[in-house]
Amino acid sequence: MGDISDRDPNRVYYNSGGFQRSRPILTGPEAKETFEEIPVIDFSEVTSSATDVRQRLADEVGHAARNVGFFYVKNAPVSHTKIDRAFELLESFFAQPEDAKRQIDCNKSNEAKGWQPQQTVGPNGVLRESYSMGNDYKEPEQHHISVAPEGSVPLNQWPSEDTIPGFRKAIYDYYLEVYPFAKTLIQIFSLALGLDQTELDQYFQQPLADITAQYYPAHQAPDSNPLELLSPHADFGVVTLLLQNDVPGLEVLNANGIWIPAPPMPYTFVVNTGNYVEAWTNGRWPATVHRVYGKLDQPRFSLPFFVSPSPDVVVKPLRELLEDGERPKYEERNVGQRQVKGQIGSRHNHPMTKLLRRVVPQEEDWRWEMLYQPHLLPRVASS
Ligand SMILES: O=C(O)CCC(=O)C(=O)O
Ligand SMILES: [Fe+2]
Repeated sequence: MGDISDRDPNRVYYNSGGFQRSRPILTGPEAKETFEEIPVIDFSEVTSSATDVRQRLADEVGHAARNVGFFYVKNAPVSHTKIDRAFELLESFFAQPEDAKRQIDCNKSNEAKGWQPQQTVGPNGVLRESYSMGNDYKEPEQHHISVAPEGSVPLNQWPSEDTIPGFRKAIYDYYLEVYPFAKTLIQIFSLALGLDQTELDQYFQQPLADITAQYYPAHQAPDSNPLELLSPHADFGVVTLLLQNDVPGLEVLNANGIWIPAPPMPYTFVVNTGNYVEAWTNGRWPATVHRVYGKLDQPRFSLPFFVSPSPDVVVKPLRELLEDGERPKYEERNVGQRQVKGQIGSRHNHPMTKLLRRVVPQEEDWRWEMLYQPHLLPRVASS
């Protein structure tokens, strides 16, 4: 696609599934039928035992997933107090001096969990920071899902209780509520696709899941222009459940190349499906492109929860969803390997990137387990 300066102003450019792509901006008679707002779906009855009630909800979700790829979920079964507390503690975490945050720099975690220092994003060199935690079966809070094999190293990193008291508890209280809700949502997806409610569960025995909270500092200059704070991309997982503080910025790309705002609504999730769902459905449920854009006069915090299948799952168009004679348009992808490639490809200076590239030179040989079980890595004589 070349340099940014080569870009055609009549197109929008973005990253989807690790590939750079672009789409024309269509206006007037050229414009296609597409969405102009993000639908809001009420999930009050998601736990109803009545099949027809759940199917109706699933049909609404399916409609949004096919036509938009994004929808709001209101009245989700996730505690408002826990949401508030998670935001409060994240805010305290990011407010610390840089030295304190460096204690849990993501370079110290083989899976880049912890604090990601301010980084350059997009063409404008804007600053953003993040805190990430996710699967780590060495942590007792996750032992109800699985227990890490002997010889595993920790992946998550936490600020000490003395610096941010209650941080780990607040983040886990939230994680352990949003996690089962995400699994329920995946059952709703199953129904929406015309499958049995539990059909997709087999792919989520030990799903890859993480919270990667973002902090976008306010811009200092009052006369500054709106900026691209997170570059246009589609999420590569199965589903993302995002909460935002009260500062807008998220925008979703429609088929005409027009950015549609997805402003914050209190305690309401912005949910979107990712590249794995696009592949499973052979393109029927697109992974919709989005970005964070604007002029921030207040700091913005977002709290996305990302879910992918278990690392040993191979994603390809599901046979049950293909019409007779329909050809699969997506190649097979091993989830764990894709996860490692994503990490290694985006963090050139991370110690794990350097180690893996040195001892396992062929990308096809990279395995998810190598990140937390160092004994699986081949020993290479040091030169
Ligand atoms: O910060 C946001 O609102 C969006 C975050 C996002 O799209 C992502 O992390 O993939
Ligand atoms: Fe995203």
